[in-house]
Amino acid sequence: MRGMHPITLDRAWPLHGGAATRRLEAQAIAAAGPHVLMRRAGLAAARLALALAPHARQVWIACGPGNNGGDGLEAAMHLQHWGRQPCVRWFGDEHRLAPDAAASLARARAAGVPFTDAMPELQPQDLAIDALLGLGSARPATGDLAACIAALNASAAPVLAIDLPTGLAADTGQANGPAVQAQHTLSLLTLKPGLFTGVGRDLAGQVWFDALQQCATAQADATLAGPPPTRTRAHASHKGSYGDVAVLGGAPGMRGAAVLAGSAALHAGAGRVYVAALDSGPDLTTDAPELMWRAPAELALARLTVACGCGGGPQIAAWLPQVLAEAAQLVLDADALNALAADEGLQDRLRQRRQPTVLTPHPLEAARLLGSSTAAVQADRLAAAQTLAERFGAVVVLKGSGTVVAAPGQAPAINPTGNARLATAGTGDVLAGFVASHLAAGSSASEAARHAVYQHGALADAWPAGQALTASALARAAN
Ligand SMILES: NC(=O)C1=CN([C@@H]2O[C@H](COP(=O)(O)OP(=O)(O)OC[C@H]3O[C@@H](n4cnc5c(N)ncnc54)[C@H](O)[C@@H]3O)[C@@H](O)[C@H]2O)[C@@H](O)CC1
Ligand SMILES: [K+]
Repeated sequence: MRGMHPITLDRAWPLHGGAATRRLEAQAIAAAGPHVLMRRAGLAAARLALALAPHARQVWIACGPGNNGGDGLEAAMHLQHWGRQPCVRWFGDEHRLAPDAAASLARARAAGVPFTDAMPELQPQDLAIDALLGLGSARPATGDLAACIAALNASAAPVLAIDLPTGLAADTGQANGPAVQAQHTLSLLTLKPGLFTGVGRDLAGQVWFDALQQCATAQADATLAGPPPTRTRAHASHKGSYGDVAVLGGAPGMRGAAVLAGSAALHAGAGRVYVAALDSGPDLTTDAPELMWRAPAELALARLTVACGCGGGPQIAAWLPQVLAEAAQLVLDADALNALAADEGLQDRLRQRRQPTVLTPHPLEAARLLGSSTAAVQADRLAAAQTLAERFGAVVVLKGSGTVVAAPGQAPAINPTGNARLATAGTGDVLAGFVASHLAAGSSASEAARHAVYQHGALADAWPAGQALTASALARAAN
């Protein structure tokens, strides 16, 4: 793909981490010659700066000691040529500069770009450019560099980050120290996974991509998932064509969770939905009379797609051996995952299962399954999800900002949809219902997980601003 593009949600995008990007960079430099990529990078950044802030009186460019700073110096030179007022804060050491960055410093000086240590007074129509650190960010920023990051974050003008917001790790989407909060990020040569998961989405803002006239030949480390294909229903179909889902959960006091999963499966298109509550009380009156209530023992597990664990409480553990052995297709959520984490025998049974299975942990549930901590899971979400998928031979949906879907032997996918409005009780039950519905309709476990997660987030993204997003309304919004 040539030129610069905003990252849109209408297609999938390959993602490459730091090591793969460095390899591609070395190949590209060998083919194109020294400094060519940096010139392209700086030109792309300057063009985007003009497009984002056409009425800017000043453009403040904070340039670091490496090649990311070189990109910023190139951009400054172009903006100066085009009659703008760039102003550079530069952190480099002239005696220790890489050749490309040294060449760009010479070009910026020759163009008459002003350098100053003071930050100009920026107005909202102006622009600040973060060219402090990119792929080479190696440790938490301190001292003047940290102060510069704080100044960028406090700027009245929007911030455009070059390649990565300074401080954001390209591979993991984590920041282990001060980090730039950008409104726009121009990712160069490759798109990095860290822009789309962990704190990446919050720090990067709108992501743009310029491949610098290279085509990424390396296998992608991950994918930014695209939308599910639209399914059309054949006229000659009946409720049996879309599969039967059973929700097993709803321990005493938690029936609502099972109803939410059931309602979500129903509205997402399942042909028939059974709810088997672990609470022996009367059936819960719901606004979904289509849900069919059954006792757990009545379920014909071997021909059902089972969503297991939604509000299951400790009672769900007793059902897991049978469910793991028999369910035709299985989604394990919430209390089912906690029961699994606490019992190695159940984990063995999960490993032995041959039927399609999807686990939908949030970071704490994933940590329990891995025997680690939430912080360790969040420190590398892609690796945590992939480890779980390989360990249990199942598809894993690691929830959170930039939900990761991992499957054994495949590169993981990061979901691009969704927002903080999903952080409300019951939305996880709804997601389990969506996954079950896609499985029941015939999707593979990995497709079902990707599509359900995309759909779940897209519904939240399209939610009317003044209207409360509740889990039951989210379930009903699927179609
Ligand atoms: N080499 C090339 O031809 C190209 C490089 N590109 C740019 O180059 C970037 C990578 O360049 P580099 O490898 O030089 O890496 P960076 O420019 O991200 O930074 C590396 C430098 O920063 C220092 N550093 C790291 N963390 C620090 C901290 N916390 N405090 C103070 N100093 C710190 C390192 O010691 C090193 O000197 C990419 O992100 C991209 O922006 C692009 O222009 C594409 C072409
Ligand atoms: K940067």
